[in-house]
Amino acid sequence: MIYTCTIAPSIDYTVYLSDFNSGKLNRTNEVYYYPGGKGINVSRVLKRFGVANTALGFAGGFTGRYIEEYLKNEGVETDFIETTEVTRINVKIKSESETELNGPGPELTVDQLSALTKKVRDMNEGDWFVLAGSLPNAIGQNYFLELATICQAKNIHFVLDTSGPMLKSILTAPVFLVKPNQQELGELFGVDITNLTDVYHYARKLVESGTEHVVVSMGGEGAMLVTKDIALIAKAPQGTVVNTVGAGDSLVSGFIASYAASRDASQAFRFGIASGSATAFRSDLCRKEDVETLLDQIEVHPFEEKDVTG
Ligand SMILES: Nc1ncnc2c1ncn2[C@@H]1O[C@H](COP(=O)(O)OP(=O)(O)O)[C@@H](O)[C@H]1O
Ligand SMILES: O=P(O)(O)OC[C@H]1O[C@](O)(COP(=O)(O)O)[C@@H](O)[C@@H]1O
Repeated sequence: MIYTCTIAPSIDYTVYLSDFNSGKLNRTNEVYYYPGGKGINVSRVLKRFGVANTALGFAGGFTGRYIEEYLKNEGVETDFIETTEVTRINVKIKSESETELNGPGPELTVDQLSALTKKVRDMNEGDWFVLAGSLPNAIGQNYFLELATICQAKNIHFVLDTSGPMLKSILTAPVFLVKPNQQELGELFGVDITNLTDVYHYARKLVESGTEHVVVSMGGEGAMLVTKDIALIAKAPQGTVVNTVGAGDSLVSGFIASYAASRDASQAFRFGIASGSATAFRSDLCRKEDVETLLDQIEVHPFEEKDVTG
């Protein structure tokens, strides 16, 4: 079974307007209320690929209920731990550029955190645990390290898609897949990454420290996959970008869905990129048929440093 976990879900209040003026009254006429948060996006896309999964995490209040109901209507199983706090609403403004306002995650009690630990302890060998989205610093890195350690002991595929200091600390544990974008990879090492040689160099460092698959996403430029045996690169397909929110999460879903079926990292990487781009080309998340249409356009090549250093 695949479990996703979103510590801080959201409703993504997504509005489109032709001209956004900060500090002025702006009226919108195209609005959407998508359930959001990275693990939830991964769950929704997996379901669209026909892959059964359960969304875990914390949700509460009217927004929490909305998210749960929305997911149930789409056929995604949920097993959220209830919070007294109202789940956040993240604002996504789509105009000439994309502006995002993400709220803070919930404050969680020791009992609520223990309830999540129990769910991870109850998972079976071979299951997947996808911890995705922001991880509040207040919870403390030891908690997430404990979850990672349980996964290691039980041979659960541990997938991590987060950013900030928490990413750094959890990466001391063995991780099956980590998907930073180029900027997040730079932040992890306190550097500004501006070229492919550096992307490869820092992804390689993560592999050397124990991560099995590192996928560095680079928005419209595509992505790079580095493992201990291979380094691959692929460009993103061409298309009209509508909404890139959830593109990274879709890449993660595509990788997992394909890898779980084929055990082939190169194939999974290609399917992941197609999934990310298929989401970027729609308002909501991608559908399987969108991904299949884009697959032919994606060429995966071995990455060699000499390709970029001359
Ligand atoms: N502008 C774009 N054009 C085409 N594909 C895109 C675009 N933006 C994102 N993607 C696809 O989605 C994947 C993840 O996007 P990225 O923006 O790097 O992730 P994140 O949302 O985590 O920052 C990319 O590797 C690419 O395949
Ligand atoms: O937990 P965070 O870092 O605040 O991110 C939450 C936001 O990320 C998203 O999951 C989108 O993530 P990506 O664009 O990176 O795929 C939104 O649905 C949500 O509003």
